[in-house]
Amino acid sequence: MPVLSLLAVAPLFLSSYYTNILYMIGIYVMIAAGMNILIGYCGIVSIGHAGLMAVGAYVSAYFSNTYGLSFWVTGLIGVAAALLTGTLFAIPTLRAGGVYLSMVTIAFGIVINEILIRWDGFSGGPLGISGIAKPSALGYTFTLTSMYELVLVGALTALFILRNVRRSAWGRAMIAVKENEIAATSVGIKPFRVQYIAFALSSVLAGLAGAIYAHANSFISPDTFGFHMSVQLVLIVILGGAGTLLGPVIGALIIVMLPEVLELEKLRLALYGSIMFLVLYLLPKGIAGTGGAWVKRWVPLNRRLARTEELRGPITATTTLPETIIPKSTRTQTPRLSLDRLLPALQANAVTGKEAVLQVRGLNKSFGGLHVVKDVSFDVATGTVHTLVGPNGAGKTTVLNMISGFYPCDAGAVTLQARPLSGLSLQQIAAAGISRTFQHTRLFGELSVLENVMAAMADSFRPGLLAALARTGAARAHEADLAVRAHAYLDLVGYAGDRSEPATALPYGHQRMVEIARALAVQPRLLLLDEPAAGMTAGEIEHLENVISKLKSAGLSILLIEHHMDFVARVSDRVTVLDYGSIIAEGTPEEICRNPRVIQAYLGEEDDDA
Ligand SMILES: Nc1ncnc2c1ncn2[C@@H]1O[C@H](COP(=O)(O)OP(=O)(O)OP(=O)(O)O)[C@@H](O)[C@H]1O
Repeated sequence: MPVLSLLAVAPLFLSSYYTNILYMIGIYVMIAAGMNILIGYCGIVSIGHAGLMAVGAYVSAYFSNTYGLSFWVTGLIGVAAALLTGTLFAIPTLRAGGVYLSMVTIAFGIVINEILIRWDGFSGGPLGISGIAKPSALGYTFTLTSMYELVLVGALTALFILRNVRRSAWGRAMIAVKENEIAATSVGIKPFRVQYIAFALSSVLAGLAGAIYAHANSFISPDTFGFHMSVQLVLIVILGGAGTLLGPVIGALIIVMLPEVLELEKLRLALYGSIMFLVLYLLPKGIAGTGGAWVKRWVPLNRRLARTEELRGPITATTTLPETIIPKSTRTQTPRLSLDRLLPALQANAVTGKEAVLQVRGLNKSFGGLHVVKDVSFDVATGTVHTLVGPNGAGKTTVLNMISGFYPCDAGAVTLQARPLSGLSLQQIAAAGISRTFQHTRLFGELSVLENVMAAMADSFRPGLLAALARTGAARAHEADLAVRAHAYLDLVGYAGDRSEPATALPYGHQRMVEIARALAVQPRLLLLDEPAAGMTAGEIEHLENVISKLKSAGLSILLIEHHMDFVARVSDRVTVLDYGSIIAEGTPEEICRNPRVIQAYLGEEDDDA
């Protein structure tokens, strides 16, 4: 607060030269905050955002000069134009993906700049537009000082949005997609949708900054919005710390001040290049990112406060969550939740009766000339644990991938509770009631354990984007509810570790349990577990066995892939054995363990002792 008050009254004791520098820093903070959503949260590096700033500036200036409209109207038109252009920009950029993505953004910036140079009637050509009116309200016309105050409000609003996005389902989904798009899709997140939102927010903020800049400066030209400015903006985000709240402020401060202090105006680009090189080499997380990690490491209090209480085994139906494990920001007045709130959801999803929850008929799959799944058919009975076993390469994971929609079937059909799944997208299959874990865990490393589970909840986005951006009371209450439920899912799997820890730092066994909690948060009718015991210690396997039994008794149906045969024998109701892509046996675990074909498939010879 004292810093803010000082910033607000800065023009009173600073010369107009320094006020102007502060104003430029504010403009850059506004755009960089939006770009931080794109670069830091989504991992999409755009080197064309100066083009979006130009759209906001030129459209506002054009309507102001041509039609004499007030800044408050033309600014809005400029922002709308930037949003529209950002949308047109986002579609090819997101489709391109990978290394081509940044190339598309560079091309976009260059195209906009060329249009501005050549479209004289609109942009004034290379000479630009001058005489742009300053904003006025109630007979008062803004001066440089009051424009600075306007920019200060704009920059703070942009930072507020940056912070709120990170604290919302949108921010979690953006990071989830960046960290592991396949896993994000498996919990129902739509990558294009969340990445587009990041593009849209960054476009709006770039357009707004452009409009304010045009009216404060009274003059704009294509030179201002060239390639160097896009590079400058990326540098601000990376130098400050991508994905951090203070990053845009620190980055803008350094990038605007440095050429002034060093009086290196002509060598500006060389200076930026050198800074980029040094930052990427020495501080890959940027200044705020590295500082934040340092503080976390050396200030144990922070960790202690966030540390989860040790839970003594899985929660029972009457257990309530200790208040201290719910983060302060997400505490509600009644932060207690018993399992009654969770298990009925699972039970309601589980069908009762004798019919199969899942029917698999005649599945076939080939990769190139290799026919890896051949006419596979089986049923998973409701409320049972059904296990697929077979030697390495038998086709088990491929079957799971076809059921969950990751691979299209060459032939055959999958039906969930009489609903055919063919043709459904991954998100539709998740919504229909299938969730899964992966053979090699795919957690969202940058998110905390708790956030990993929160990211999977279908109603995450319920209060809407605007409510999340403004962090309204409803949005905060919803976040608190998501956190309480996420804790309960973690309790359900008996997760005893630190839930504020980033998932990337977890030991292997913990990762597997968090992945199961995340899959449960989708509220599946059928849970697919791909080798959940792989890499676990004997104690962890025993714990997993208890969790599976508990889920089964809650009414959940489970399709499991597993190699540990004693574990399979203990948890399974029915076992299907695959070998070279075909089913060679099906029955109870006892029948399977005695089956000579199975023994031969596993050991290569008939061996009764086995
Ligand atoms: N995307 C893919 N492209 C090409 N071949 C694939 C692909 N996925 C699987 N395969 C091949 O299909 C065969 C079956 O693989 P799959 O992973 O389904 O076996 P699995 O029974 O799950 O084996 P494991 O127990 O070792 O995980 C293997 O030969 C594998 O190399």
